[in-house]
Amino acid sequence: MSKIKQKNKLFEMAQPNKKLMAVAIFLSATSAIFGLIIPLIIQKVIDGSGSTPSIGMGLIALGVFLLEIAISALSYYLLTWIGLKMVKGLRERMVKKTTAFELSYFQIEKPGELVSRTINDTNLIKEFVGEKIPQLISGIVTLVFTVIILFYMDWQMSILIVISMPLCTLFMLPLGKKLFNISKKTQDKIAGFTADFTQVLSSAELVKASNGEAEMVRQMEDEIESLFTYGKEEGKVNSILQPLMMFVVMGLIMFIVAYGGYRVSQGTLLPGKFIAFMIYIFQIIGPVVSFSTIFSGYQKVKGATERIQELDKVVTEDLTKGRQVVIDGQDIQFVDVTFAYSQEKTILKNVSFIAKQNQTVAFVGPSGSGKSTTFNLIERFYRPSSGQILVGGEDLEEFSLQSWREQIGYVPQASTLLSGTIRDNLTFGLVREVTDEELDVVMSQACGSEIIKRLPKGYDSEVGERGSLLSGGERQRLAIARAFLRQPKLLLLDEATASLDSRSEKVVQQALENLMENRTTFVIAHRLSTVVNADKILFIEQGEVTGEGTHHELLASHDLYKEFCNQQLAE
Ligand SMILES: Nc1ncnc2c1ncn2[C@@H]1O[C@H](COP(=O)(O)OP(=O)(O)OP(=O)(O)O)[C@@H](O)[C@H]1O
Repeated sequence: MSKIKQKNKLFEMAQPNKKLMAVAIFLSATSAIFGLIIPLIIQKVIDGSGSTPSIGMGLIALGVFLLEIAISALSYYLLTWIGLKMVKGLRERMVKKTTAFELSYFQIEKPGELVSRTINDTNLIKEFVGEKIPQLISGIVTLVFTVIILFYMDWQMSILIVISMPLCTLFMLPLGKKLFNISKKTQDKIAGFTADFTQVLSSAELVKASNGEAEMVRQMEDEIESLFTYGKEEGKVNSILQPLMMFVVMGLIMFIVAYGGYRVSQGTLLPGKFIAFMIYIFQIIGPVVSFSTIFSGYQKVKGATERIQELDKVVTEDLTKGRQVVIDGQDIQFVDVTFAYSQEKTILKNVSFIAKQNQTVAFVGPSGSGKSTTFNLIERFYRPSSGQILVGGEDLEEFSLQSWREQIGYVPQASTLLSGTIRDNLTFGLVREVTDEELDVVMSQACGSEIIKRLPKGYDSEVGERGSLLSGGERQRLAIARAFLRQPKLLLLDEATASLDSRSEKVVQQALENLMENRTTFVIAHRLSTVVNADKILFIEQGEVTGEGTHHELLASHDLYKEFCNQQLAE
């Protein structure tokens, strides 16, 4: 029952074209039936009366054979097409689903696992539909019809076969089950290996800088080794399974040949019938043997379906649920916001503050105090455990994620870019057309016009993997230009600590000031100039706001803030 449910779930997820599938299965069965007619014709050719024109019968046999090949080719192509279409649907579904996962998923799981599921697991399904299903259909048809024909031809010989066939399968089943267990472990291992290898490749800089190559190679070698071990185990089982099958099958054939030969010599069986009989035996050996691989193929698909289904349990974001938000003229307010990433540790405790329209609110505090977490809550990557974030007095949860995030411009500390061109990066996520003139304007606002002038291909220059072909300051300015292009109502700035040289820093600072003009801005401040100019400063310590006010107010009242300023001055 659960097996059937599982399969239904797969078909429900992949939504194959049922009509086309029925046609393909019908063709597969038809070609199997044509295959069964050929030995009968051969029998007629051999045992027929001397007057029967054997060339004519031979031509008929050839015609039937060609027809069988044509139909079988068509059904094979159709089933492959259906399998590929299922995989396409599954992959689209998985990509849509995974991109909608809440951010927390990506912070815990390894992306390579998802890649493996999307590629390897779905491929197993394609193989099953494209190869195993046709084998199964034609196998069943061949088996059923052959047994009927054999009984019709000679019941004594048929009884021998009917008794021995299930015996063969009985031998194979336990080994098939073992094969499945190994292949399930192999699939899991492949997913883990893909995940770890992807991670190594994407942190090449860190690996090289820490002389970590040898350690990484060792880790990978361990995984490759265990894949090798599983492969060997699979090989062992197969090396027993294959000869065992051959032994059983050959024994059966020899027995039938001996018995049939005896009957022919006694004159109770015609030679043509005997040959036809033998051809039928050979024709059903294939399906009987393939049943064991279909079984293990099915088990693999079951495992793959389970893994894909696990993704359904992950919490996803609904981007469009809720009203459109209008930020213009509205205050943004935190009311008693408490938040924890996990049960063990509360990160923000009863944080309350208000940001009036176009004000700049700076967050200052020791490392790990919860400044970025506040940003995460504003971006709605996470929800407060208690308390509320209000926009114009209304709970942020009322508004659609999409409309809220459209209003936010985020400039991170160290901007990473997507691989692609500068244009791709600037316009990423925008649905409207953007002209070069518009790009010129935002690049100039971001103090970055010379970056474009310097590059021979201008906006069409490639930025390299995660922007590695550009300098830190250039990447920052592109991020600022990207924010300008969106004309956000709300700005989230994570100031860089000290990654830029003083000239670049000045330029970036100017660009940021341009961006902050006439916008409500939240900034994680590391520079004195920023806090001095902020309308309000929130000093956060261990998730609590321990000081709130202007620079001068805090300087007079908050010791740790004073220390922070002195440190900045010294720098
Ligand atoms: N995704 C996460 N899951 C679990 N814990 C997290 C996560 N992100 C941050 N934390 C923890 O939350 C606490 C606050 O981190 P947060 O990044 O908000 O601090 P911060 O004030 O921005 O620090 P910094 O100035 O060093 O960037 C830290 O103890 C950190 O370990």
